[in-house]
Parts: sequence; structure tokens; C-alpha cells
Amino acid sequence: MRITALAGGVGGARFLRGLLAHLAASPDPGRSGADVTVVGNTADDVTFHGLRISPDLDSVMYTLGGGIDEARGWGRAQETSGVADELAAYGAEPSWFTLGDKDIATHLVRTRMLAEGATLSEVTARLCERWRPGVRLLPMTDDVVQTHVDLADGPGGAVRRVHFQEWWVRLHAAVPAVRIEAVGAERATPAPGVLDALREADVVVLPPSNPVVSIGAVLQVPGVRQALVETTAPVVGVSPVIAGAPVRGMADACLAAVGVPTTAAAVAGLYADFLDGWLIAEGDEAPARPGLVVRRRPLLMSSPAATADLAGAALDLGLELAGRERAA
Ligand SMILES: O=c1nc2n(C[C@H](O)[C@H](O)[C@H](O)CO)c3cc(O)ccc3cc-2c(=O)[nH]1
Repeated sequence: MRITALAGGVGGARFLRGLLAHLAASPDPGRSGADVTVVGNTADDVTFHGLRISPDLDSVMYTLGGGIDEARGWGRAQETSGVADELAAYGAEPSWFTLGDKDIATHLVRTRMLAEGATLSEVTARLCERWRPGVRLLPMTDDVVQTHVDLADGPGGAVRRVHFQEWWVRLHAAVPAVRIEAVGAERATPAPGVLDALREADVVVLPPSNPVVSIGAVLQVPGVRQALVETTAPVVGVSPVIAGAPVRGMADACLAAVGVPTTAAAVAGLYADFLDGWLIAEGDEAPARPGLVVRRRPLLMSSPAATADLAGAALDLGLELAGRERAA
């Protein structure tokens, strides 16, 4: 069985870890032998201190490879801050974005390989040789795409533009965004393997990642959305919203910026042209769309077992829909 997932950072990574746990524990050889491909968001990528940082790819790689800082969901476990402390002593900016010592090694390898002409796909494959995440991890594109955010907090309401990381980390998304743009997306080419992974999958899964800046950015890479519309695989998603609030993070600030209410039904609307199945929380309203199959399940990834059950429920729904398709 071939499963393809689109993923952002922390939420996507944790869901994928649950998916792999579910597959490994399954007595069904189709599930236990499944191949999982992950198309990771790279629009959060940024260059600080001359280092190319790919937060979402690294969160997936470290989480599935056993190296993640569990409390934060990003960066390395048992991390130290010797370099960050030295940078602070020099007054080197940005002081609000901290790179741990071990994590810096990842960015050094990535930056050096890119400078030597490797693609981000090649770099990611090389890094994964060490971390063995148990999935094929593909960046959405090898081109540079960066999410920028317009804030109307300048003098007299003047708009200024900041990198997504500045809005997210330095400003905690507390300043309302008037526009969010994945700059470069429209000129980007999907990375090798991305479109085939969507077209040839048996099931496509959307974890509860940020629908605007994570999954939304992947969808903006030309060809990706069309591949999801055209694939014969059912596309099933897990709502990142429960009872009007994001399960994790500040997705509500991103949804507000694009004029979408923070509800499970409204998020499904962002995927309306390709979504076949949608898991929502008990008590949430189902989107009113003919043909969309909605199931209510506990969505909180509160423990490894709960996360594996959630991923299993998403896969169950996908396989059920694939069976219906075959029977039709
Ligand atoms: O809140 C923070 N998030 C940090 N993050 C997380 C990241 O900003 C975001 O959570 C994601 O981009 C959103 O998925 C890092 C991720 C990395 O891969 C490497 C370094 C950082 C540093 C920070 C940080 O200093 N503060």
C-alpha cells in the first residue's frame, strides 16, 4: 500500500509518527508493509546567520527519527545553546530565533550542500540517511518559496511585510496579518517524485497541519492541487480545528488573515475540490458538501496511543472510500 501525506511541522510530524506506529502494529500485511511518502512544506524556510533552515522538514525528520525535542516539537532533544549564547554576546540578529548547537550541524550540512549545487531534495535525502525517518521525505519544491506576512501596524496603518518566522516567533502572530503570501510559489516546480506520489498513492492523507501556511503552501506549488483533484486515491484529512480553536499553534491567526472562520467545516472548504473524507471532533458541525464523507473521532493527539488511533481512523476512512470507488 502506498500512502502519501502532505505535512507541516509539529502537528504533521506527530500525526505521522502515529501513522507509522499504527502501521507497524497492524496485523494486516498491507498496512504493516505500507510505503509512506511525505511531501513537506518548505515555505517556512528561512536563512539566518547564513544558514538555511527548513523547520518543517526538520520537525518531521527529527520526530520520526527519534531526535526531536518533545516539549517544543521543533529542534533537537538534549540541546545546548553555546553558539546562540555567543551570537547573543555579539548582538547578532535575529536574537528572537534560537538555533541549538546540535540543530546547527543540520543547517551547516544543508547550507554547504546547497552552496555546492545540491538540490533541497538531495540534501533532505542525505540528512534522512542519518535519521531514517521510516518515510520518504520530499520537500514540496526544490525552488525557494517563502511565506511573507503583511502587517498593518506601521505609522498611520501603513503596511509592512515580514518573513513568516518573524510574525510567528517574534510577534507570536499577535499582530493581525492582512495578507499571507507564499512568495515564489507560483513559479515553483514540484520536487522530483511529488506529483507521482500523489497520483500513484492508494490513499492521500492530510494531517492536522496548519491549513494556510503549511498545507496551504504545499497546495500552491503548481501541479500539486491538480494532482490531488485527479488522483484516483481518496484524499482524507484530519481537522486541525476543534470547537472553534486550533488543536495546536496559532492557525486561527492564519485563517483570520485569509478570511476563513476557525471551524472544521470552513477548513474543509479550503480543500473542497479534492477532499473525499474528513475527520472532525465530536460536537463539531459537519461541512455541508455532498459526497464528502465525515466521521467524528477524538482528534486530540494526547498520547502515542491516541495519535496512532487517530491515524488509523484516517487510514480506515481512506481505505473504505477506496473500496467504495472500486465497487462503483
Ligand atoms: O518559537 C520558536 N520556534 C522556533 N522554531 C519553530 C518554527 O519557527 C515554527 O514553529 C515553524 O516554522 C512552524 O511550523 C524553530 C524551528 C527550527 O527548525 C529551528 C529553529 C527554530 C527556532 C525557533 C524559536 O527560536 N522560537
